[in-house]
Amino acid sequence: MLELRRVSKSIRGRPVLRDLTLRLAKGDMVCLTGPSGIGKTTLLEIAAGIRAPDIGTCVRGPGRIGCALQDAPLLPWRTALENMDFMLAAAVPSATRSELARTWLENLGLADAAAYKPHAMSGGMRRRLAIAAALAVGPDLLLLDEPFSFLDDHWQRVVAQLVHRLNQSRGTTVLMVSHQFEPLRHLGAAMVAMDPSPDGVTLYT
Ligand SMILES: Nc1ncnc2c1ncn2[C@@H]1O[C@H](COP(=O)(O)OP(=O)(O)OP(=O)(O)O)[C@@H](O)[C@H]1O
Repeated sequence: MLELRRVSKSIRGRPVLRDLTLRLAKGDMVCLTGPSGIGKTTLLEIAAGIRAPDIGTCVRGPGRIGCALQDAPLLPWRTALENMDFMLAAAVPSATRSELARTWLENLGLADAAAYKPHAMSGGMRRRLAIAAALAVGPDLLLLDEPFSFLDDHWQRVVAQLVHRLNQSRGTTVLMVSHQFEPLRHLGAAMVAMDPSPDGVTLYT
């Protein structure tokens, strides 16, 4: 479903990932951990197609991708509902989009904030909005960067349960980065640690 094969990536001349291989089969759920700056987000961005590897390949299986990376690009002049509508536009037909957007705003506790613009929302609300959009597309591949940051215990649990449900019902493949391990207990995700090594980054499963 997702394969990064012998990927190397430098950013501004500085090597970040070197000769890294990672394979996820359909339905796999993997959480990347590792020290700050080791390249977890870079790897996720390559998986999402936002960054291209310098060397190596990234192959994604067929189907839809749901993506909530750090600093979700919300449009400041649009409301939460309009942002959802915009983020779903590529994946969901217009006839059902608005209803789906409202359902997922509700699932993430944002029904009352549908008319808020991003500047009127807290960090946790903006995070939940980005996660709502990523889950609402019914993704075959779900990429989440720190999905639990800015969320209190309750919302961490809700997000973990919603991701778990998608994984079980649809066989969604999940690759995420998280420094918070407690909510992962509800998910049963495999942990993959990224560690620096003389040859670049080593993956430990
Ligand atoms: N746009 C950029 N310009 C310059 N350097 C960058 C840029 N993006 C990432 N880097 C560098 O690439 C390296 C890997 O960054 P990345 O965000 O992938 O690490 P990370 O493991 O996700 O860190 P954290 O856990 O702190 O989020 C870091 O040294 C970072 O400084």
